[in-house]
Amino acid sequence: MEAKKAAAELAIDAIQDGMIVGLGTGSTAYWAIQGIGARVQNGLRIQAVATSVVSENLAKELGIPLIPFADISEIDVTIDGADEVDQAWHLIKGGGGALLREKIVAYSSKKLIIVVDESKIVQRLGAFPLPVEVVKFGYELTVNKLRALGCEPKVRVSEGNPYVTDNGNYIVDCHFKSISNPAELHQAINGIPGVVENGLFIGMASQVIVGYKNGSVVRPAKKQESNEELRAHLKMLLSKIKPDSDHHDGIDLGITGDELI
Ligand SMILES: O=C(CO)[C@H](O)[C@H](O)COP(=O)(O)O
Repeated sequence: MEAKKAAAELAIDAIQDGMIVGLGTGSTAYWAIQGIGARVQNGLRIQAVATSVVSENLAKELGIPLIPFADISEIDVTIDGADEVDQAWHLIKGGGGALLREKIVAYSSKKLIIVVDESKIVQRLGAFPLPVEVVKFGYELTVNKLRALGCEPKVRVSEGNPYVTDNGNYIVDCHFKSISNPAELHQAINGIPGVVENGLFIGMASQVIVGYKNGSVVRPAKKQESNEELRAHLKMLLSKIKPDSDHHDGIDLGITGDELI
């Protein structure tokens, strides 16, 4: 607990008056929300969006003002936990089942600060089973397609029944053991019909804060990706650029996707 709290307390220093703040989910994000609540009681003026019903309820209890998504276009800073963080700051998230809302909020955040204890730092992602949110319809077929990607998939269970997310979907925990290419796997999983989103957060973290049992904290440096990793990452990003008739090249990189890949 000390480690998670210490990381969360350092992270909330990034929050300033006037900001829109994203509230993460989980036991580490809990400490960040508590800290934000204390600062709000002392006069900090912010508005927040939450990544789960649990975090939203906690924010309400603490008097943190919430703002509807319809009233914002961006979030200044989001503070959230993670289940694994690799040296390039790619993440596995979703241990608490909130990965879809967390990714939606993270994707629109100017800054995503990840707060973890030291147990979450890994050389390679995958020892923690990768959570994948799937729709209920035909989920047995979706599970088969996930298995074909080389994992042992298990539908998450809560009190004897499939666990249901805040969005009304199931979670499949995919035991890959070791993920050699997170960006490629991210693309492959999200290409399966029935998958809503997966818990790989590739290149989304702006800062990682690691807490230790004795209350000390470190901000590890981000490791440069290898060329192969970088290519896979670019390929994943390019797949998100949808060319349209008015802006034929989507984003003008000055080069084509094929040249990069
Ligand atoms: O992704 C998450 C919830 O969906 C959490 O951030 C992740 O599971 C880490 O949780 P904790 O801080 O309790 O270890």
